[in-house]
Amino acid sequence: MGTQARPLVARTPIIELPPELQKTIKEASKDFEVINIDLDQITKEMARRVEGLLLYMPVNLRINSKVMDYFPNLKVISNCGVGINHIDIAAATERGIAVGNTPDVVTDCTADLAFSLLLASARNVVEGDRIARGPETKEFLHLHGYFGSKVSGSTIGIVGLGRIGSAVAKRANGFGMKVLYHNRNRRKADEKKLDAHFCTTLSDLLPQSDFVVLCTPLTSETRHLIAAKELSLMKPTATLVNIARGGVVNHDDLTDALKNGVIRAAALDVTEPEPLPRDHPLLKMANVTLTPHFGSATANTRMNMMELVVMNLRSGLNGEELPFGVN
Ligand SMILES: O=CC(=O)O
Repeated sequence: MGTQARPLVARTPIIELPPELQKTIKEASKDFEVINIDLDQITKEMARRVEGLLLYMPVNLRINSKVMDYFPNLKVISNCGVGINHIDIAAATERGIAVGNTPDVVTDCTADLAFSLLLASARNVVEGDRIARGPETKEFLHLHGYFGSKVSGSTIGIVGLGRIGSAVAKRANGFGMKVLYHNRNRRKADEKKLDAHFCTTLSDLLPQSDFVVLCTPLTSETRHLIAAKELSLMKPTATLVNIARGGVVNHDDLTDALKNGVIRAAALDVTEPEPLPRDHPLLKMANVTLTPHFGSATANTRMNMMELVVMNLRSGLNGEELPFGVN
């Protein structure tokens, strides 16, 4: 196949891909050509040539019907990530555009990060690091205010027992934690495997949990699932961990709850908005532990994700069913 005949895939947003991932894309480039584009800048003429969209970590990108209509020959949208709340799936389906994501390969790393955040928050790891480097080590370390929250043997409440939620439960088993979960549908088979107890309602799970870990996708049903009322149901000693999507939590209510001691702490890989404005009150709070939405950010996982992205692109460009399709 000559160079001219290769379908064009537009990659967005424009950030430098890590070298390992560039290699995967390069290897695929015998099948298609990848160009970097800025959605606000791309000309109509160039957009007409684009048959695939590759979304790499699209933090604030919204792929709605207007964007899709700008690409009249679009066949496939391949998302590097499992969450697809930024893509209007119904609009894509209406237009015959296949959408693919990267499930499974992100599961372990994201669950690992959930536990990193949980432990770091519970045991004041970030603050401890600061103290250990500073002049006040001896005086501060044994003050009551720096006592952490015991993880082993405590109760974890997992909201959303999908792939990642189940992987979090597995890790919790290793810490001897009592595992509660709330999910739209009861997962009886998983309950046995994970020694997990079903809570019919969120209101049942929240007051019992020392750590509440959000693992649910962001949908119209889960937007602001955790707001003032839910936070008030949690123990004042409890910690909220969010590795799902920022939109699952009402951040004004969370800020108030943390300020007023309604809950002990929050550990967030995702926020709303993302990133938080530099003057956001959450950034100034000692009982907030933050990471910059990087649940899947290990070299191995990102390479595995890019392989799936390329598989989805190849199939979509050929008009075949995507191996990891969502519509
Ligand atoms: O946020 C990460 C993902 O959706 O995989």
